[in-house]
Amino acid sequence: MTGPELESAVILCGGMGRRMGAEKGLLEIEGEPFIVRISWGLMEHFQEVLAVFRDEDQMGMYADILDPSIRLLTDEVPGLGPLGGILTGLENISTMAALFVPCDSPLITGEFLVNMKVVFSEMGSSCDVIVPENGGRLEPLHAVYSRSLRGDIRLLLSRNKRRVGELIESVNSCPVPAIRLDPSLESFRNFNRPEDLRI
Ligand SMILES: Nc1nc2c(ncn2[C@@H]2O[C@H](COP(=O)(O)OP(=O)(O)OP(=O)(O)O)[C@@H](O)[C@H]2O)c(=O)[nH]1
Ligand SMILES: [Mg+2]
Repeated sequence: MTGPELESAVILCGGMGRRMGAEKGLLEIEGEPFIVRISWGLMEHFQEVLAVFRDEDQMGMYADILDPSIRLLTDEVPGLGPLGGILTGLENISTMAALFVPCDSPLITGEFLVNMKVVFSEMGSSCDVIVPENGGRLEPLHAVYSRSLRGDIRLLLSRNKRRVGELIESVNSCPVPAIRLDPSLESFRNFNRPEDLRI
């Protein structure tokens, strides 16, 4: 790889899981909690891995199952949705950018992670966000965000604008075909409702 290296990854796990009616990161696939499965891949490919929860109570449910190398954080301002989690992640990474992934996509592949790193090395220096695009739909929770966006995010949140899409539309975002990052598209499978678990 020639350009900048992507060395930080953040798992967003502060959602309420209302539609699922369960703590989604703790749901199991092949006997392993979603978040643990996701974290193995991230630890293999990234120097630092963080996980952002909504509050201390929720964080406590995960503390014993995650590898001690993973930094556990709570939202700086809780209840703002994924954009709030992204802000907390960006405040705490030690590098210039991070890959963010949700804790309800347990099928994220190593190929996807490696390809995001390759794309970042190629175009990271000229993009605020690198976001997969699948059939015209963006995947903003499987995306790379630059630390330089903290001010933009604070401004949006202060105006009560919580859509990650609004951030992506207002900054220099670089879409990348999802199929090129993970030809199986399994990395983007998202478990939101009980019926999604029938796989
Ligand atoms: N840190 C943090 N993560 C969040 C927050 N809201 C959602 N997330 C995470 O963002 C990802 C996408 O969330 P969704 O699936 O859209 O929402 P959810 O809140 O988990 O589930 P619903 O309550 O059913 O909408 C999941 O990994 C969530 O854990 C938040 O306020 N803070
Ligand atoms: Mg979801």
